[in-house]
Amino acid sequence: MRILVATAVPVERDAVARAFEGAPVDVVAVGVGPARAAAATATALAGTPYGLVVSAGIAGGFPPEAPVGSLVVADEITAADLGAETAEGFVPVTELGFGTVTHRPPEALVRDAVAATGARRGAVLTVSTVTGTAARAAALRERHPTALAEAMEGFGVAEAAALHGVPVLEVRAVSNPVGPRDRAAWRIPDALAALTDGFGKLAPVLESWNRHDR
Ligand SMILES: O=C(O)c1cccc(C(=O)CC[C@H]2O[C@@H](n3cnc4c(=O)[nH]cnc43)[C@H](O)[C@@H]2O)c1
Repeated sequence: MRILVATAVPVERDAVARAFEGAPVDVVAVGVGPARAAAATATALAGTPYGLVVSAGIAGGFPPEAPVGSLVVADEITAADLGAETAEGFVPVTELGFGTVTHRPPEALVRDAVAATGARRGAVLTVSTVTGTAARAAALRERHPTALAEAMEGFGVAEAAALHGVPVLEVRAVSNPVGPRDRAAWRIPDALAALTDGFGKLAPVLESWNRHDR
């Protein structure tokens, strides 16, 4: 089974690829944001018969559950800002009668990935705007109590995978806390190291995973 791992940028791609030398895995930088990630992932899936797609990279972590340097495996990939703002608050597109806001990776794969890596397990939110205030972080956690992290590509990758009938997983290493904007608090090298370490442990699980194990 061939596996596609979609990261946003080349440094993430290289951090993941280090864990997969010689394996039937293509690690591709698909760009930043859900739309670009969906388009590039769909293009990759159109050309090759993949059995699994993994969205991977750095992310913001919701403190205290997902501290900087920790690894998160998504049991739910949710578009957190796909909807409408109303006087009563945010309404997801599904409640407006359209589309999808959540994709769920195969349960057995999530369980095995968590067991192999020691990652935290929870929802990973996809946002088009990086959270920069405590109020926004609190609002996201109120709407998504199981959320551990936010990033910008997972839902786009998952939408492309769903269109092609391919299962999806999302794995994120935390580079910064979700909350008030503080660029000095980013720990990108630590997160990239956690990504390489995590994928080193995950590689045998992914390579032996069979989609019928769902
Ligand atoms: O300018 C800022 O304050 C800022 C804070 C955090 C992240 C960014 C990015 O532009 C990174 C985008 C890139 O990295 C992923 N990422 C990493 N941390 C976060 C986050 O807290 N919220 C959302 N995305 C994050 C994301 O998947 C993108 O690929 C800027």
